[in-house]
Amino acid sequence: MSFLIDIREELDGQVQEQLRKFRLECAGTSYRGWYRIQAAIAKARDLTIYHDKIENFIMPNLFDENGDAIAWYHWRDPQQVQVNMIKRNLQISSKGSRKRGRVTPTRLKMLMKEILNYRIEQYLNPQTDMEKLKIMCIVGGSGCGKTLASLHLKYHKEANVICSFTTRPPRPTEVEGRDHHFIDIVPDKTELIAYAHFGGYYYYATKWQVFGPCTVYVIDEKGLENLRNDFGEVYDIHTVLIKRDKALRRKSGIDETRLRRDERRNLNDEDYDYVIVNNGKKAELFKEIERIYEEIKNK
Ligand SMILES: Nc1ncnc2c1ncn2[C@@H]1O[C@H](COP(=O)(O)OP(=O)(O)OP(=O)(O)O)[C@@H](O)[C@H]1O
Repeated sequence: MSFLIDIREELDGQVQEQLRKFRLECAGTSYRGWYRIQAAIAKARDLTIYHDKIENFIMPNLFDENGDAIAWYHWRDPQQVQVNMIKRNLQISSKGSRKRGRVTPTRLKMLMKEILNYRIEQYLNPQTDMEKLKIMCIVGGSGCGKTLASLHLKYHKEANVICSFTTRPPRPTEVEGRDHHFIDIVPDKTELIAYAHFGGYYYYATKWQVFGPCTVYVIDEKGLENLRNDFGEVYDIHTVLIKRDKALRRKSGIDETRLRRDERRNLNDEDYDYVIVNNGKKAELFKEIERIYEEIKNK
């Protein structure tokens, strides 16, 4: 659940101007500048999702066509978060002689403006070099357990798992948001981290899908190579290869064509940071992937 407030009129003209200039400069230079903004936004977004600090509920996350910031904030449980937010507002705004009182919509809006200005200031003058965002890429043959492992991290470790977009219509067993996001548009390539065209359909993942302490991405080896070439400097990329015996894969219903196709793939242990041999129980796979995820996250 997300909620948009249009605060363009509320924002200080000077701040808007500064922000616009900064964005233009970033767009004009390299990924570094762009990356800095993305990292800040991603960090804020992550905090937004996992914490309930008022400063984290609002940020210059969306921009209109003139480059003006539009505030955005996101919450899980709107009611509870609203309660927390108001409580927090009271704490923040009741400094010194200020009277504690009811938080009116105007007061709330003023507070948000204050916070937003503060956050913009932080983006414009970053104190330290931001850390690179981490991406854990999971690679492996058909039916090796990549989806299983990534969904485990999503549901048991609250990992940010990239669900790619595709213009292909869903197959009967596929679920929106689990297998892919089914969509009929392709954004500008500058918005994407990965991009593929198979059988007349597009598959892609966007830059804004990378956020949080460690993003998990199931990708094929060609996609990984492209990602490394294009974004090796921008993201901190870690790789995991999952392997599973052919007989076991055949048993779980992977068809012969896919198994044969896999034989021609170039999947070598030494090209990957971690290798998981998934020939045992699912629980073993989960334990191993969790361990690797934690290790990368805490690096
Ligand atoms: N250790 C395991 N024990 C039992 N079943 C497993 C194990 N690992 C994977 N499977 C099963 O194998 C099948 C394929 O797994 P999964 O869909 O995760 O593979 P994948 O690598 O994502 O495949 P694809 O390349 O088709 O996307 C699933 O039915 C899954 O439940």
